[in-house]
Amino acid sequence: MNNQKKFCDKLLAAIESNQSLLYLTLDPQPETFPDTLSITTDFLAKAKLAIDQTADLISACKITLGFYQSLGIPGWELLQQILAIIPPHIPVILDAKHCDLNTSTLFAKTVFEDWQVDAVTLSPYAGFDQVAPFLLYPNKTVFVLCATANPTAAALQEYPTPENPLYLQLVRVSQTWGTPEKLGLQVGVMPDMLARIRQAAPERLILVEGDIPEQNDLTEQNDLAELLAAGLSKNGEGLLLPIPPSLFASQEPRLEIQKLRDNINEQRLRAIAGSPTCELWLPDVCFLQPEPHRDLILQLYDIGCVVFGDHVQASGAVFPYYIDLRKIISIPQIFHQIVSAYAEILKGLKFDRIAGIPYGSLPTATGLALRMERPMIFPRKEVKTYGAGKLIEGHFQAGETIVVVDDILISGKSVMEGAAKLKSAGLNVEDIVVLIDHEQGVKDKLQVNGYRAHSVLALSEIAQILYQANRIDTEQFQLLTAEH
Ligand SMILES: O=P(O)(O)OC[C@H]1O[C@H](OP(=O)(O)OP(=O)(O)O)[C@H](O)[C@@H]1O
Ligand SMILES: O=C(O)c1cc(=O)[nH]c(=O)[nH]1
Repeated sequence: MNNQKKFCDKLLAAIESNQSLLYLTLDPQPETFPDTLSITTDFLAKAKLAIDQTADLISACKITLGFYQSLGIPGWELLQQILAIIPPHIPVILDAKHCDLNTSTLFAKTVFEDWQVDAVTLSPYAGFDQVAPFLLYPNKTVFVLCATANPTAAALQEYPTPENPLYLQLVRVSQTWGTPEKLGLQVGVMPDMLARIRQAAPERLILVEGDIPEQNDLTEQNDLAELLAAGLSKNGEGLLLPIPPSLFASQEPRLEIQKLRDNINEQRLRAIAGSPTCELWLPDVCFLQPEPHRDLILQLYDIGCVVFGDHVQASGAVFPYYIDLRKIISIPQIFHQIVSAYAEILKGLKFDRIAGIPYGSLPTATGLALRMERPMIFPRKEVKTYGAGKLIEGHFQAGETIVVVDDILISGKSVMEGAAKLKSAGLNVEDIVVLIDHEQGVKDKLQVNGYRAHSVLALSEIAQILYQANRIDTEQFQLLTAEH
């Protein structure tokens, strides 16, 4: 088995090549074995057949550890044999629902290093400390158990009220534990809960556990279309669904599984067709929280705005990281939060117009101008040698006060050059507002030059939150916080 490849890459490749969100469960369940057969010797042949029948129809295999454990030593041997026959391009999820702090490090080593499975399910009750040892493996993924379909679980899952249930709190907390690539959610076959979990975690992969409906039948209590509508992400992905065991008992299992796969794919296409490509999502950010920017920082990291490795900065200096804020404009919900955060600062300032520093801040300045109903202008980066040949675009009158908006302050050179251009046209510039202050004295430098600088986030705050949320390791934390 190739353990070098990331779970998510392997999974995406299998979804793509087999066009399937289905996974195959390989569990030696005693009740499915007639007394005439020995489970430990005959299950292997059954599993081989199931793999042969489905290898080009599935995107993953799932193995439930408990079934193997209960068989004792022959069960452990069987597990090794099963792991060995799964084709290397199919990712393996070990359904262990592990939940013990003391053994997490050892268990993570066993399953990821010795058994080389690609992902594992965990029960979250012991908190982040229990999950962290699994997240240390860069190519592996964990699925956190959020909600099961077991009726008696409702007393816990829906505590304290069905409107604000524990399982949604669990989703919100586990979102801070790891990136969407590293941490998915495990949910039982329950369309209502699945829909609420999908709404709370539009970015997470959901491993569905239990017997899924085999077809669409609105008269049935369990309708496949309803389940898919509840759980698929906006781009028709984000779900892994088990092949119902009953299909293997049918006359033509392969044909039935193929039909199910194709039916799911039709629903996926419908989900994509029905989703706006640029949906406006109103953020759930409470500015009274002790760490109001935590969600925003984690989302910025998760979309790849913080990258490590030597990078030349706009100033020419070389830092061992780069904050790439150009990505935010393509993700409306994050862009919306960012514009809101700037607006909170701009509300307290006196100005006639908003100026964005090209190019990175032009979309933000545009968003702010529309949100705050204030006119926008911008100083050009380079003056055109044709057309009107203006240094400043947009309408303005000398004597007006301009608030300058930029995305990041590193050396302060870009905002000062922009402000100087505005001033050369008779405008006043007193306030400069940025999303990220790189710190290390740049605000003081601006003050000496006559500007008040305001920022939504500071680099040290970003480093701290990413480190606490286990998004970055100690070395990366030190790189972000060292003097440059
Ligand atoms: O404080 P500084 O050292 O000047 O660095 C920060 C500036 O660098 C980036 O712009 P960049 O020159 O990369 O241009 P772009 O916005 O056109 O991408 C960024 O948008 C800031 O304007
Ligand atoms: O534009 C940016 O986002 C940016 C510019 C720069 O010089 N350094 C950085 O980390 N980000």
